[in-house]
Amino acid sequence: MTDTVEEHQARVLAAVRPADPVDVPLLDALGLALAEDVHAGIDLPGFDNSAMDGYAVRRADVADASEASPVVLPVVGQIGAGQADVRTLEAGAAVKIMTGAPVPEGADAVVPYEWTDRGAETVTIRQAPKPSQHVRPRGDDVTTGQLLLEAGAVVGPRQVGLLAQIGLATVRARPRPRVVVLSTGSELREPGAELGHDSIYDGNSFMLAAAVQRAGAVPVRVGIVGDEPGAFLTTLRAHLADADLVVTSGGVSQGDYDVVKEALRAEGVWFGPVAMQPGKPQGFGLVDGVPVVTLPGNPVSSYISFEVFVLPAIRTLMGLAPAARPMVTARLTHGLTSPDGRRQFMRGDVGFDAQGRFVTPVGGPASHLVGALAHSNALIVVPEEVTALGQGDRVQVLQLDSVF
Ligand SMILES: Nc1nc2c(c(=O)[nH]1)N[C@H]1C(S)=C(S)[C@@H](COP(=O)(O)OP(=O)(O)OC[C@H]3O[C@@H](n4cnc5c(N)ncnc54)[C@H](O)[C@@H]3O)O[C@H]1N2
Ligand code: MOO
Repeated sequence: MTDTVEEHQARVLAAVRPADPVDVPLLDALGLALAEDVHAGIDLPGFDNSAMDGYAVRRADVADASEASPVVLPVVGQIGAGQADVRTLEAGAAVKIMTGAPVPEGADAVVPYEWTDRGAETVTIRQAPKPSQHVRPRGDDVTTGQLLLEAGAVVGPRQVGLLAQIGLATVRARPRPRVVVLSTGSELREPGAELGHDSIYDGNSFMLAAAVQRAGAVPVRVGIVGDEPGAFLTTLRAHLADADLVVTSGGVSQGDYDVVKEALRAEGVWFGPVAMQPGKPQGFGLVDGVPVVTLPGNPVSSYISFEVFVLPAIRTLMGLAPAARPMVTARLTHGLTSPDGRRQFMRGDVGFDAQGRFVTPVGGPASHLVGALAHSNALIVVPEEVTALGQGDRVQVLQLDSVF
């Protein structure tokens, strides 16, 4: 029995739910979903303040100032940022004020330096400000109690800025899940180590750990486990306690040494084919209550399976919506063929020209082509029943590096 992509996605997503909220220091919250509404605890600005370096005045005193008949006022002091000793301005006087500093009681306009002689003892004012000109009123931007960000909103740099500005050191957010990444195969070697005639470097666990991190989660790269089911289970169990999700690569097809399948079948993990290419052999189940997604070993299959099944699981754990990357439409620059009955995720390179978004197929459909994978920025999604597409056809694509 072959499952559809949606059936397997649903199997994985049914087993995960958003993690309980925690208090997160502001900068660590970048990319996280807020777990509760944020209301302003203070006004922004917090007090009437000057938008210019200049002189705070009572407007009535300078209403008639002009080049032809300037007004001269005594300067009674200076109000710097964080140094606001002059709290009240009497009639018939001016006080120097810097941008952002509190406008004193009584003053109702600021005259910028450029309209004056910049005097220290007295100031000559050659232009009259309009009422309230260059005064930024308290609460102009944000008022106390105002709903600023809703639960579920993703914290980005601009939101971090706002949260800090209202004085929050931490926010209540869904934490980053810890995702354990394990690659299986007795042929695998660590990058940097010596290669034998029959060994290859372990690209997958690095690729998957990087994808976990890019998704906003915390990767725990365990690395290589050989094709021995006992050793695999021991290693897996050693890491379950502090894992929210486990991702394995390799050992799930029809071989004589398919270690993941052998080890986890007895644990009740589901294994079977999914109607997609690459990524046909898949598996998923709970081991000691922890969701384990078992991806095929071919590197391109592993990457695409991560994108289709693991990324939505991570995003669900993080409370991020939508769970799966939205598809966009693009114009195909070259024809391609696709197997009947399987959804193909063909690698592509998306660009823009005068006619809009286009996509060029990159490399062939085979799932060992890591060189081409690294030169792609998109997946062209060819539906199960479509076996050929021509130049100029509209296709659905997943833009792999887009933020959503
Ligand atoms: N008789 C059949 N054979 C295969 C079938 C099938 O249906 N019948 N399916 C093929 C498909 S499709 C895939 S995909 C692979 C999946 O195999 P496994 O998940 O068991 O993966 P392995 O056999 O361990 O490895 C496959 C391939 O990928 C290389 N690999 C594995 N791990 C890594 C790694 N960490 N870094 C880089 N490369 C890795 C490995 O050396 C193999 O070349 O099965 C097909 N066979
Ligand atoms: O389906 Mo396998 O995952 O193509 O190479």
